[in-house]
Amino acid sequence: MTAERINGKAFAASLRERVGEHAAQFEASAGRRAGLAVVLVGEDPASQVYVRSKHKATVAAGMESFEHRLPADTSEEDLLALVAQLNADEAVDGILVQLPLPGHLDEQAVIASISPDKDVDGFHVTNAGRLAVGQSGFVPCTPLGCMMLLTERLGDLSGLEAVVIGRSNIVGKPMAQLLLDANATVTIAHSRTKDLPSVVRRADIVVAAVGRAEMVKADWLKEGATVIDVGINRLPPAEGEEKGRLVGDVDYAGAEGVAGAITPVPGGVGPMTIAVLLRNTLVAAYRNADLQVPDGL
Ligand SMILES: Nc1nc(=O)c2c([nH]1)NC[C@@H]1CN(c3ccc(C(=O)N[C@@H](CCC(=O)O)C(=O)O)cc3)C=[N+]21
Repeated sequence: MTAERINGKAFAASLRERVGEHAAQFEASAGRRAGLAVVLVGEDPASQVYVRSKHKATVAAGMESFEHRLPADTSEEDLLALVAQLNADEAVDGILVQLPLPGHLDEQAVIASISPDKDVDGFHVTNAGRLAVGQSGFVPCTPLGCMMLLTERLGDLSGLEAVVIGRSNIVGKPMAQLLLDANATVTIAHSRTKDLPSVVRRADIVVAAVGRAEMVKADWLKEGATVIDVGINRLPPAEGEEKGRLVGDVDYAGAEGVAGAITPVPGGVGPMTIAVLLRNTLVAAYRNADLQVPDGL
């Protein structure tokens, strides 16, 4: 059996298009465009690439993009002052501070300073708490994007066995909560889990978010499982390559022979993250303007 390839890139493109249509309606009703502010501290090349693609996608969806690039030695005081200014700016609906921050800056303190109503990453404790107790807030983009791919493929997830590998605050934990809300039976596995292969083998749904290249092997999977690969790892360059290949946390070539469906890397979950960021920003804009968030957004 060859697994169906879940085309996250195409799904993300259609989500961005839908967001774009709603963004135009928002502009017509509110008399202004929805706005996203992205703050990048330092010159990390990977972060620069991400910030660039967020900017392009934001503009393409008919929203305002405010980019703030600060030097690597920016003080926490200056960064907090910028966030305070963005919190107060009515043209800014969403604020994203690109992570990781340089080591001298306290990420938790910076996230805590973002207004929860502009926290389109869903990283603020207030939004984590809202998700935990089932109140509406902002859900982190990557797990929400994974849920969209899962429900599109599987429909109702009730009673399915889901195993999330990884317990981070930005992917593993919120992913588990979303699956639980969708009535799946959820296991969170991690580096101390005993006999991880046999835990994964019972899963109808596997979400791999550990950050270890090709760790999940074909013989860990139940026949027909749906596999969502959140990992983005760059392998060391092979002979004749300038840069190493990008691979996920799942051994795709092997898993393809066992899984029912699987997301590729690149072209799977990654593009969904940015599309959901735009979606969350537009939801923030509707709420901040006291307008009804449209159905289906
Ligand atoms: N405050 C904050 N929010 C984030 O959401 C956030 C962040 N910080 N820091 C870094 C991570 C990473 N991230 C990705 C977004 C898109 C792709 C993506 O589109 N990847 C493509 C291309 C990959 C490539 O070619 O490099 C793909 O998988 O097909 C990947 C990773 C958002 N992050």
